[in-house]
Amino acid sequence: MGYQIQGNVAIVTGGSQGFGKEFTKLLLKKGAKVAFSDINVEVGRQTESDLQKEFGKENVIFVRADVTNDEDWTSLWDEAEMKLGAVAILVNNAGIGASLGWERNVDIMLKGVGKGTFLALDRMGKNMSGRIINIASIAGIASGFTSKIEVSGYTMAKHGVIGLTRSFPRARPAPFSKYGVKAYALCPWFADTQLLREEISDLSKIERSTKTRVLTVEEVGKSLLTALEKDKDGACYLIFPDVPLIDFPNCNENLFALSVAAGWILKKAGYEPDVIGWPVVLAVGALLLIIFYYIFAILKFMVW
Ligand SMILES: NC(=O)C1=CN([C@@H]2O[C@H](COP(=O)(O)OP(=O)(O)OC[C@H]3O[C@@H](n4cnc5c(N)ncnc54)[C@H](O)[C@@H]3O)[C@@H](O)[C@H]2O)C=CC1
Ligand SMILES: CCCCC/C=C\C=C\C(=O)C/C=C\C/C=C\CCCC(=O)O
Repeated sequence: MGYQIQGNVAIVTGGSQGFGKEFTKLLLKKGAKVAFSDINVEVGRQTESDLQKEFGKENVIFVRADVTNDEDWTSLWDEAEMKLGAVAILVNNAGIGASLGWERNVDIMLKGVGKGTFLALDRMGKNMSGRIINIASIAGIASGFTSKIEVSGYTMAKHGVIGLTRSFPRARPAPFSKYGVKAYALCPWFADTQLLREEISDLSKIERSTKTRVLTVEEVGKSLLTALEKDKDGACYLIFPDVPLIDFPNCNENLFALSVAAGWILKKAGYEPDVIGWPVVLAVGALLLIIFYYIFAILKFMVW
């Protein structure tokens, strides 16, 4: 059934341009009212004027707010509630390039997301309904692509956002029962926005070196609607060119279980190395698959 967009109020951070502008537009098209925020006031005001012409002044507003600032968060939320109504959707999107230093990356893209999320739990919780969509990145799931430690702040922040998002379904008391709030994350591959162009001016270099095209903002925008349609708490969707959205598994739980099983089997077999490496874990995984296959085949034979 999906989460209802029509008639709801949304906040989109970093909405002056790029993904945030596209998310704002799509939410408006689907009948939501949107308060988008940014620190770039000039571009923000221009986007506000364009969107108000298309969707009406009563449906979309721009608020200057820095996601690293608690007072800005409170006044953004207050203004959205006062002018548009109770907020039910928060898109934590604001971000900067990896080259701007690890502390700024963590302040804006991890602490900023944390500030928004905990304020949302407080405010949306009072209405017992809400959705938080965190814009992470492929760099939130995998790390060390660039082999440059200087840019790892981006990866640190995005990994943290995935950790926060995945904490939702299991948090006790369950956010859904206590607050009526779910969270999911989008993890796009490189996309053609100003953020990326400021990092790497010639995007064809990325396309050549990765043999993969960069995404368009429209492709990333569409995935927000899909995520709201699926409405799966804690889901982290990998967005990669020319494949469907991938609901990326939580490596921790699957690989954790397999690694422990490998250690247990080795111990039972009387072999206890100091550390188990991946070849051993994979070999045990394959062995378990073969065992399950034969158990299943025998059961099938016995039943029929
Ligand atoms: N472009 C790409 O290749 C990818 C981007 N992302 C993520 O998508 C999100 C949006 O980025 P893009 O649209 O690409 O970039 P963008 O540069 O077009 O838009 C980001 C917006 O965030 C705003 N912003 C920066 N610091 C802020 C702050 N402290 N408070 C409020 N607003 C602030 C900027 O002024 C800008 O308008 C970011 O979180 C980014 O990490 C994720 C994967 C790929
Ligand atoms: C070459 C870096 C690959 C990072 C993962 C792929 C795409 C992510 C794109 C973005 O999120 C936005 C653009 C720039 C991020 C740049 C570098 C991230 C550093 C990652 C690392 O080396 O660990």
